[in-house]
Amino acid sequence: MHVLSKNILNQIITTRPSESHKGNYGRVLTVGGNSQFGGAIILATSAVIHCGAGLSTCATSVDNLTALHTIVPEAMFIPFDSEYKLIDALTNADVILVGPGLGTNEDSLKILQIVLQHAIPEQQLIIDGSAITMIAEHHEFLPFLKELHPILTPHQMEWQRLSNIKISEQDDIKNTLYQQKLQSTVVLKKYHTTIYHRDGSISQLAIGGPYMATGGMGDTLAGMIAGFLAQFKLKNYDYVVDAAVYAHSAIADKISTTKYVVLPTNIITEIQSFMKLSVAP
Ligand SMILES: NC(=O)C1=CN([C@@H]2O[C@H](COP(=O)(O)OP(=O)(O)OC[C@H]3O[C@@H](n4cnc5c(N)ncnc54)[C@H](O)[C@@H]3O)[C@@H](O)[C@H]2O)[C@@H](O)CC1
Ligand SMILES: Nc1ncnc2c1ncn2[C@@H]1O[C@H](COP(=O)(O)OP(=O)(O)O)[C@@H](O)[C@H]1O
Ligand SMILES: [Mg+2]
Repeated sequence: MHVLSKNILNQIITTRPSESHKGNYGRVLTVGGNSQFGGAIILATSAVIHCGAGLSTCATSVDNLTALHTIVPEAMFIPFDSEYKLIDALTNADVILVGPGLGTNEDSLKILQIVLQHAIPEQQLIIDGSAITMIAEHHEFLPFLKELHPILTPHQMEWQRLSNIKISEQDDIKNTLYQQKLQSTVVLKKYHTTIYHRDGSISQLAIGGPYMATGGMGDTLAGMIAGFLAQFKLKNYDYVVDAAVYAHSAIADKISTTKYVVLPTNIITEIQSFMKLSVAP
């Protein structure tokens, strides 16, 4: 097991070459946010953009359009219930994040199915929130995981639903056994989040704390992972995931020195300065 330290940041976050443009920093598609949980996908999409992804499109309920463009006008929008627009956006993405605030009804299920059917292994797929809960309830989706090798970002309850390992019994041996069956990376979110990589290695977070226990914090992390993967295109993307997870909690720790609780929006506001300070000298 490898305990993550701040060294991971300047290994991943590098100075941008002058001769580059938005096309070099990745196209991200975020899919989620029903009419009840619009905030989740807006937080995730904001995090993607503040991390520096080149082009970001949000597939969400049309109910969220005004809020999305008010908060991040940098984001493009498609209505997530337009099948052909969703398929087109999926085809054009380098990184896909599905799940924050997607919900679990029939419409949500249909959207998840389209994403899983049209994503390809060459794309990076991150599966979070409601999408994990739906996969736990619909085992017919499991073969897609084995083909696409996604990054799953469950909290302990979502991991219990998916793996059938009770929270009180979740340990590295049991978690690794099930994660290896899924052939997916698993970012198991909790106090001191643990990351199970596909090669069997384990990264352990030793920062972060209860000031982060606010709804939307995981949606923001999922967006940061997507934003990091879009632009830092290492062959071994394990390090990129580790860096995003570390940065999320390191920003929270910094804010928590002067604030009792840290809001997801506070983290998003700090991402750009934090990344600037993390570039190798
Ligand atoms: N502003 C928004 O629109 C928000 C939307 N959200 C979305 O709502 C959907 C449902 O997600 P939720 O996670 O709220 O609901 P879930 O029902 O999936 O999980 C929450 C339950 O898990 C329990 N739990 C146990 N261990 C936990 C751990 N380590 N971390 C977190 N919870 C733990 C909690 O006590 C709670 O009862 C997701 O799609 C999510 O993205 C949430 O992110 C909250 C904010
Ligand atoms: N006590 C805590 N210590 C450290 N991190 C925490 C704590 N509580 C919550 N977090 C972090 O906040 C995030 C919560 O994720 P999640 O439950 O999916 O949030 P949401 O779905 O509401 O966005 C995770 O990154 C988790 O590690
Ligand atoms: Mg969540």
